[in-house]
Amino acid sequence: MKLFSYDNEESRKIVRTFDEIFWEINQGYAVDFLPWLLPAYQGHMKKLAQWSIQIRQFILSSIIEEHQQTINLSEEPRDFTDALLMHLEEDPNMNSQHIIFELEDFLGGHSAIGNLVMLSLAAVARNPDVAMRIRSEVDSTTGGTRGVSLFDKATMPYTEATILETLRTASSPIVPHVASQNTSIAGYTVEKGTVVFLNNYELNIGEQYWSNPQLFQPERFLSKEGNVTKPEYFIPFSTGKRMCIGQRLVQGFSFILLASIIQHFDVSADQNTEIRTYPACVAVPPDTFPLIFTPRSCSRTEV
Ligand code: HEM
Repeated sequence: MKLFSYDNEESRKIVRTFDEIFWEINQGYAVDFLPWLLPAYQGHMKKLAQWSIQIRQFILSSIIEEHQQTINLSEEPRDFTDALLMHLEEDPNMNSQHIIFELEDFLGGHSAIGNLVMLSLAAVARNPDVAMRIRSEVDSTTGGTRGVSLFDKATMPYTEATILETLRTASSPIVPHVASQNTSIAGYTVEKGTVVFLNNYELNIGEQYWSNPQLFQPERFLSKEGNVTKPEYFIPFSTGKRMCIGQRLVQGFSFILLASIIQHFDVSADQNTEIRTYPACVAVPPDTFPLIFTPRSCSRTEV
């Protein structure tokens, strides 16, 4: 994948646009569940469509066209975009739109991950004891001599549990589906065309599922032996055929990011700043609460 410098105005604008979209689509508008309300949401839809056009133009001109000019089809792909372009040559069912959508999903994924990490840092700033436990795991795993890797997950269950607890408290998006045929669920008739969805909000905060659901307690995802454990009704990435394709990416990246930040910084907020997060929303606004990152004040042995 091509790397863009932080100074590249165009790529910064696209990152911002993704954040705008992620915030917007996580607002849970009535039209998401009642499609016949669409005429009342023309402005909203137009805004989303314009953002998508900007993103697709950027992907086409700054990534795909550049790859097309330099790709060597007889060699190994250099990156994901090359692999997609090669697949396009081989598969008559694919067209260039598919490549744009694929890259759009994966680039857009950064926004989901960034938002989730921001929410986990908000939780850490509010709960310094959580930060201390993560740091203690990082230090004992790395010996203070190297960065964190995905292989460290096995010995850092509390850090992984913190990500899961962030997902639970933020609550994941409720994505509506439409029944494609007449069927029944648990004895209830569901006619073709009915809008159906999993109520992830209830599954994540219902008192019948969790003790003290309003509290941020990563240890609820740890077994007595200290291993990560998830109840079967915890499905932040949904379930079935259409479950999130990004879930492994999300869990891997957010683990590395959170652990690495805590390894190197104390995370806090200014006393006069409200760390504002929104119930049942895995997104933060594009301009959100500031956090303070102070390089670690004490050495590993002092923690
Ligand atoms: C905070 C992080 C994320 C959460 C909580 C999340 C959650 C979800 C949920 C609940 C669904 C709906 C599944 C359904 O229709 O039943 C979904 C779908 C999807 N997600 Fe994610 N997601 C996240 C990040 C990502 C990332 C990083 C990517 C891409 C790299 C991604 C790509 C997708 C795609 C493509 C679908 C549609 C799958 C389909 O319809 O077949 N997601 N996600």
